[in-house]
Amino acid sequence: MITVENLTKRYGGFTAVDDISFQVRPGSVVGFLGPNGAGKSTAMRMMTGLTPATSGRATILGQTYRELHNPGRQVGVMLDASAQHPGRTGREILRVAAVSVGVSKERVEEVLALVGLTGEEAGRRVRNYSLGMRQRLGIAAALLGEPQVLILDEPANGLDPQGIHWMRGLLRRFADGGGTVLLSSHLLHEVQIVADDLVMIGRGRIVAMGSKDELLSRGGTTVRSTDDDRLAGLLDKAGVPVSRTGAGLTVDAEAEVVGRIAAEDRVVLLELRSGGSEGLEEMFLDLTAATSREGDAA
Ligand SMILES: Nc1ncnc2c1ncn2[C@@H]1O[C@H](COP(=O)(O)OP(=O)(O)OP(=O)(O)O)[C@@H](O)[C@H]1O
Repeated sequence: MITVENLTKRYGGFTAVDDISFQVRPGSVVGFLGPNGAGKSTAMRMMTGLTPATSGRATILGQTYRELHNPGRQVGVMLDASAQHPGRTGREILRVAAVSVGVSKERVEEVLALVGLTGEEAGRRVRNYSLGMRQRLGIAAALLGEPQVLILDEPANGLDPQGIHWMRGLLRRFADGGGTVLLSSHLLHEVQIVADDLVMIGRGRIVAMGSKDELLSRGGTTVRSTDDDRLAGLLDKAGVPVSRTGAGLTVDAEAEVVGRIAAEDRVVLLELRSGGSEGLEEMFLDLTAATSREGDAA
């Protein structure tokens, strides 16, 4: 698992990462979300020993990255997919990495198949790779040593919708097999489907974190019925805060409470759902507005 404790990075008088703490449990995917410049990459660089922390620390499987015996076999890292040697072929890059990690050439072919790079593509020089192909190669390199932990910075960057779908499946299977995944993104939608937990960061600080379901339920319950006026009256009478939205009602109570109240008075529901992505999206924008660049201008 990954444990981050009071991790802080200052560049001169500027604090890029400000006292962040969170954990990623085995078997789970954590989405590390924040607008551009929030400090995600800096935090991940500290976790993987590439940048020294000003204070605090991060451990992976109980040790700091630098203390790990064979990091390549324990943690798969992809921080900058465009950093691969442009003059080498994808296969060459993986073969060199295989030697340093201590895995066979056969494993190289296995991970190439796993990330969907064909034999022909693996033989092309990386300078001729599309961004999506570079991402796939980066993920292949991260998976090479069959690690238990994955730390991926913006892995969906440059992937087409099918590629994003594929990556979600890959990360889900990895976590379901007991693996630990931390992935960053500046796009809520990209991580919302696959993540179990979310850590939201703005200007170096954690602004919200928790299980996705818990964060989603903060958005209340959305309900639509054949008679919203009557339902609103019933909810109001029951002391449940309710407000009208464009397409139905937003209720500050769990979906089950709303469903029961409707059922008691035989109101026919057309839709009943917790928060919904709009709720989380709004919360993400709200939480980061004060800490984003656009927030500066406001
Ligand atoms: N070496 C450095 N020296 C000075 N400032 C830095 C350095 N590295 C990062 N920063 C600053 O720290 C802040 C956080 O940057 P970081 O790259 O971690 O953000 P991010 O959340 O990954 O953003 P993005 O989504 O745009 O990649 C930025 O303001 C950045 O300019």
